[in-house]
Amino acid sequence: MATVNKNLSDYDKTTIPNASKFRFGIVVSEWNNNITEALYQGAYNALVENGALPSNIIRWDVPGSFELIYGSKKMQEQMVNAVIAIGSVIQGETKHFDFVCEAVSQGIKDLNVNRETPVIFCVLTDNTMQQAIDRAGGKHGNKGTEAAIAAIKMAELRKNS
Ligand SMILES: Nc1c(NC[C@H](O)[C@H](O)[C@H](O)CO)[nH]c(=O)[nH]c1=O
Ligand SMILES: CC(=O)[C@@H](O)COP(=O)(O)O
Repeated sequence: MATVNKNLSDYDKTTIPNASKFRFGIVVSEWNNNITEALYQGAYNALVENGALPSNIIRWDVPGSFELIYGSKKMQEQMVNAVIAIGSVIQGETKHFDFVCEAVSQGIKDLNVNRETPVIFCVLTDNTMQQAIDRAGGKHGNKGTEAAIAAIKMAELRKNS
């Protein structure tokens, strides 16, 4: 199902575990920071609305989405129950978009495979700035909200597994 058919901010609050017992690490890319700040706010608000304590949310900034890999790896080493990697990659004139997107998706996948702390992929990969705006609090909702809910659910799954 494409995002156009599912608002990213919609979720059933009754199905979300209470997040007060968890600590979260959020790594935020500085590239396209109008987008990544909106994604961060969506994620932060969703975590707090579901019980997370502000003192249990750690934020680190990295230069770009490619650095989300290293930043998330180091965040996994902190005493957190889940990590959210936030980035916005927008197609330019060259193939660089393809290499960044592939590297980040594969790198974050590897962190999930090789380590115990789940890392949530909150990286928008858009053709245009408008597509990014639409998914960072615009008409399609906020990917950060979706990522926060995923982080809570995965922290709960890890606790129970
Ligand atoms: N073009 C975008 C980038 N490019 C920068 C890379 O992510 C990386 O920081 C650089 O190659 C140095 O290692 N990053 C984004 O997050 N979004 C873009 O649209
Ligand atoms: C995703 C990128 O690295 C890209 O936005 C950079 O733009 P360009 O391909 O025009 O150098």
